[in-house]
Amino acid sequence: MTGTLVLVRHGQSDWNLKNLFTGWRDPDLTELGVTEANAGGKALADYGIKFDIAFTSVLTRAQKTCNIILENVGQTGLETIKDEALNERDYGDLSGLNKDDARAKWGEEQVHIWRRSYDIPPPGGESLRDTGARVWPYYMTEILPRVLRGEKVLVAAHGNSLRSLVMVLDKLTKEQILSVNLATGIPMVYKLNADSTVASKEVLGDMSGAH
Ligand SMILES: O=C(O)[C@H](O)COP(=O)(O)O
Repeated sequence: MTGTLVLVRHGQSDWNLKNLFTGWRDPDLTELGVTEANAGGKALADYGIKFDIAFTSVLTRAQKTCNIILENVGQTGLETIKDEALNERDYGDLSGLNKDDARAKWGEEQVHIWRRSYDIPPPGGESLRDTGARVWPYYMTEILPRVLRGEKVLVAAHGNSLRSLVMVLDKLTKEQILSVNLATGIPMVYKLNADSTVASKEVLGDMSGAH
């Protein structure tokens, strides 16, 4: 039996609340975001997990979510590795724009393609494939070996950096990933087989409201 991999998207950020494309910009969590991170942490405490290590991005919203989760599981100060490989997809020229204004300007369908497609990047930014091209090597070299030797690993990151992982872990096609949205603050608990495929996946919360 190998270890456990827990993936969690940060709680609501100030720019999520304002409906702005965020990417590598660095807004803080909102009050609701803090509440969501606490709820995710409580769900993990109830699940009974104790982590060996945590990973997060270099962005405030993910780091704060990570810290809040660790507080809830009674592991404040656990070794935490921060790396920009886990950052949100770079939204390029869309960063800072309002998502509804973008729909009005470029049309609903184009904006959906930029937000959810696998290989069509937003102008000046990263597609999901581009994001995966930095997330996956980092996962393979830094995270997966720990899980395979039995460690319990927390990864607190972002909607699209985690979608690029979920796509491969869940064996989703380019078409299937289009409709996958990750809710803020909801932990996904993966147990892996020794060949690094997924033995089980448990979602500790309700993903259905994600958009
Ligand atoms: O960067 C952002 O704007 C969000 O964190 C994720 O955006 P998305 O829901 O458009 O992928």
